[in-house]
Amino acid sequence: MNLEFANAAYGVDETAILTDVSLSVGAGEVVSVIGPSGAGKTTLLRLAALFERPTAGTVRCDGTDPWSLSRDERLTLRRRIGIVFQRASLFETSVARNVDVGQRIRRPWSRRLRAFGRRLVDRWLRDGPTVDDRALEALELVGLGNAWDRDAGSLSGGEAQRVSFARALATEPDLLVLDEPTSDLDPRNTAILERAIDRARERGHGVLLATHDMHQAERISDRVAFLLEGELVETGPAARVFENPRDERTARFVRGDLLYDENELLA
Ligand SMILES: Nc1ncnc2c1ncn2[C@@H]1O[C@H](COP(=O)(O)OP(=O)(O)OP(=O)(O)O)[C@@H](O)[C@H]1O
Repeated sequence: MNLEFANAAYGVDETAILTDVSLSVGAGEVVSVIGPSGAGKTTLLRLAALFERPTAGTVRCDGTDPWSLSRDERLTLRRRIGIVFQRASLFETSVARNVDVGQRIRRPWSRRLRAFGRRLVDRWLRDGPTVDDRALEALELVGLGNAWDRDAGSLSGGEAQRVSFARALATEPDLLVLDEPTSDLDPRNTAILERAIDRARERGHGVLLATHDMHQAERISDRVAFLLEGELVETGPAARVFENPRDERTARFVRGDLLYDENELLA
């Protein structure tokens, strides 16, 4: 899927949260969004995941504006996007069922069948088959192939996050939207997830990632976008943005210099 922000903006009431964002993510491409806390990274990702509609400009999927489609057509498009948040939320069942449930929930239930579908999913979470090939493959990719029959409640935070990633991957999404997926993880779990992101890229999934970890952005991204106060200051190949930023604000941010007046921080 080619995701394209074209002069997209987002505001709530009179407050502008994102202004004039133009950015694309193609198949097999990892794009990282960096920027200080409150810059608008999560909001940008919510627009990409079609949770929010831009208040100006467009966010197009393969040239189509999802917000010009019917709700059901938009939901079908959303099923092609896998999402992982900072903290895993897993069902109280086996690891394998937790991964497989992503595919089941994504089946396009008709409106009338949706409530029935939910009951089926609940029953399946309790009594369904214990492992599925695609779920197992996704678990292997995050180094948890042997943990498929473990109870999800017994996992460490890092393992649970890897299961969340496997769940998103098992739906074979065209685009993965990852909001600080490793911010709570230790270096080993972070390295495993980064390798899994790299494999996802090799398989042709597009990845849009928000991260506070500059080293991670440099390591895994094809392109980096620096967001500051809702404005996309600079976008470019990762090596170029980190080694030779064009904008002074990007230079200060990637160097780790404070972007704010110290007096403001102390006020
Ligand atoms: N629904 C909303 N209503 C009002 N303000 C909002 C809303 N959503 C986000 N904001 C504000 O927009 C700004 C950007 O928020 P966002 O969560 O996108 O930033 P972020 O870059 O992801 O931050 P962090 O790195 O701390 O997670 C913040 O000042 C936030 O308070």
